[in-house]
This record gives sequence, C-alpha cells and structure tokens, in this order.
Amino acid sequence: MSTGLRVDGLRVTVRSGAAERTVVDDVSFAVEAGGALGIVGESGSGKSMTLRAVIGLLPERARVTAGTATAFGATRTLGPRGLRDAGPGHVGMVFQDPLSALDPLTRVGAQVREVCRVAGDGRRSARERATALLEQVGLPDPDDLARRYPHELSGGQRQRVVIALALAARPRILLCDEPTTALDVTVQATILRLLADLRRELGLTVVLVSHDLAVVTSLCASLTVLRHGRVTEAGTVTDLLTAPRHPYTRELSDAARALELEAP
Ligand SMILES: Nc1ncnc2c1ncn2[C@@H]1O[C@H](COP(=O)(O)OP(=O)(O)OP(=O)(O)O)[C@@H](O)[C@H]1O
Repeated sequence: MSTGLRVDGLRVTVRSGAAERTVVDDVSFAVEAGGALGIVGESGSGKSMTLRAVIGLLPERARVTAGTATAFGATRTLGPRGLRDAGPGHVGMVFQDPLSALDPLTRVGAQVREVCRVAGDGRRSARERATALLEQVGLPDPDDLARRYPHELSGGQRQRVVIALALAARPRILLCDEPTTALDVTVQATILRLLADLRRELGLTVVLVSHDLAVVTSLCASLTVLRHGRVTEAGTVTDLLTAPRHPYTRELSDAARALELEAP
C-alpha cells in the first residue's frame, strides 16, 4: 500500500533532572506518497528527535508530549511507539553511523536474514531474499559479502547493508537520519544515488534529515527548515533557495552556494 506521511503539532521534551526541556516544538510537515521531503537545520535543531518520534525510537529521557501522524490511511496520536503500531516494519530507518547500527559479532548476511524472518519469511525465503536485498543495494558478490562481519566492509558497503536491513521489513516509509554524514565525500554521492533509485523502484515515501543542504536537495523536492526545535520555513527547494523568507534559510542557502563554488 502506498502512503504519504503527515505529522502535525509534534512536541518532544527531554528530562534533565527535575526539569523538562522542549526540543521539538509544534513541528508539522507532510510528504505525499512516493515523495521525498528534506528536513534541514543546524546541529541540535531537533531533526533526529523528530524522526525518532515518528518511528518510536526516542532516547530514554525523551518523550512525545503532543502530535499526530497520518499515514497508512489513519491518523494516530504519537506515543512512545510512534508509528510502530501502524504495523510492524511499515516504517524503516537508516541511521547516521552504519557501524553502530550493525551487530559487530554477526555476519552481515545473518543480520539481513534475521530481519527477513521477523518480517515473516520462512528460512529458505529469508536466505533468498537476503541475497536479493544485498544485490539490490548494489553490493558486489552478495554471497561472499554475506559471510563477512561488519568490520570487514568499507564504510559505504556498511551503509548499503544498513539500507538492506531497513528494506528487509518491506517498509513503505523510509526515514533517513544523516545517512551520508559518516562517509567519505566520494562515497556520499553513491549512497544518495542508491536512495534515489530505491525510492523510485519501490515507490517509497522518504524523509531525509541532514544539516547539509546539498545532500537534501540532491534527493528532495521539498524542504522543511528547523531551528531550535521549531519549523522556520517550509516549501519547495526552488522557492526556498531562490526566495528564502527567513534569514536562517538565507544563511543555509548562502553556505551551500559557497561550498558549490569551492568544489573543484
Ligand atoms: N539522547 C539524548 N538525551 C537527551 N537529550 C538529547 C539526546 N539526544 C539529543 N538530545 C537533545 O535534543 C535536542 C535536539 O537534538 P537532535 O539530536 O534532535 O538534533 P539534530 O538536529 O538531529 O542535531 P545533530 O545533527 O547534531 O544530531 C538537542 O538539544 C540535544 O541536546
């Protein structure tokens, strides 16, 4: 089933001692089925917390205090489980650091097979689908690769495995939190291309979070800009970059343009 995603009035607070601090404040955004939305903002602006609230994986001291998510034909009040109650595996997530997203002591093929099993595959079908997934994310010789441990792969290969793990549960919505930040610049572009191809092939609805405007605009046609936990501006990439209304958006687009000029 294809689905879009709409989040309305999301609020996340973090407990520190007796105090409760709001780190995501009345954040709303929407992405149509099969579309890609970028969420940009500087470090600490609440990007990760927003995605984690949607998938129901907030850190221990954080909790959702308001907000709904509309997806899979229903509107739900967001609680500790985020959209997990919409159905297991409906929403997948790709994290920033592929090494910490993988189990260092388990061969990568077994890790992908395990998620296939949890998603309902029998033993044989899990084996076949794990190989197919490793191939689909562009890993050469998937049978050989499946036998390796995470530390025996390059950073880019590891992130491809993480993407295969996210796809193993057959998600309709893929949340990507800085998926290229931990990678070499040369590898970043190949991972972004892979995400764009997968979105097209599988009709995935993608939300991509990054502090880097260039990364977001390579994949997304629309943007939401966060600052200090609040939405400062939202619209199409073209509108936001050609006529930014908020000084912070202007700063971001100037910085992205300066980087472009510096590129060889
Ligand atoms: N595990 C945590 N426990 C407590 N507070 C946290 C935790 N993670 C983040 N925060 C706080 O929540 C706020 C929002 O952080 P968040 O990680 O969402 O920002 P971000 O925009 O994703 O930044 P970055 O790109 O640096 O990850 C920050 O003030 C941060 O200090």
